[in-house]
Amino acid sequence: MSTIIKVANEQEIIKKLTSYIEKISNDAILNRGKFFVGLSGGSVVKYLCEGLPQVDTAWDKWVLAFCDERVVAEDSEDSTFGTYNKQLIPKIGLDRQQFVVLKQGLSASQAAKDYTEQLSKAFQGDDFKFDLLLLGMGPDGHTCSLFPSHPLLEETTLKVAPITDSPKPPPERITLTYPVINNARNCIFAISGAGKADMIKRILKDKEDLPAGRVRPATGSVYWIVDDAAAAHL
Ligand SMILES: O=C(O)[C@H](O)[C@@H](O)[C@H](O)[C@H](O)COP(=O)(O)O
Repeated sequence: MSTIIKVANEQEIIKKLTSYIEKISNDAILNRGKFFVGLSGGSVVKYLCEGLPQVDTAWDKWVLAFCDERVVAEDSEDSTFGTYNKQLIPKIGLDRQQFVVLKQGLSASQAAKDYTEQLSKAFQGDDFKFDLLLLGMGPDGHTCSLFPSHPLLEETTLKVAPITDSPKPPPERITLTYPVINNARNCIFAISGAGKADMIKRILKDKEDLPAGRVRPATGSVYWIVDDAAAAHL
């Protein structure tokens, strides 16, 4: 099921996002004892670093992985985990061990294989059923590191895939693929700004086949939290 939630501006996106995360996380913890969440980079980092400290939850029950991650050193400003490690972890009671982190010193292909093994351990099995994936969308309609017309859009075997030609720098990344994304219980897009308005229209109104639009969890929900600027053409 797909739901569009329009809010006035970025601050309202953060508030709405935070309230959904609190509800979904506490429901997961109540029913299954843990909360498995996938984090994205880009603007989502800013929203979560500002919003998550407001969430009333049992932080020790959280398992945090990445919808995609750049194959760079953790202290690189391009590292998504590195940014959360600096800007979020100190603000809330999370421990580094709760994060499923890209292994350093590997090629993108090796890192994707290792990350798959790490997720198998975290999920204690190969189902990789996330409670929530927190997603952004680029102006070209990409999400995670799944870009328009890229062969990875058709990947159905690998659960975590390498990419070495990302059109959005840096070029080397690992990314969840649609079999995992569309197995999630909930996916939330948080999107703001006029720069995304055309793409939001093409995906949500014109139903064009673009990567973010392929996020359609088989039995889960997808929420599009968009501000007025991004929703201008809906
Ligand atoms: O690591 C990444 O690059 C992100 O995971 C990526 O998928 C991001 O979510 C989109 O590029 C949107 O980024 P913005 O919100 O900054 O436009």
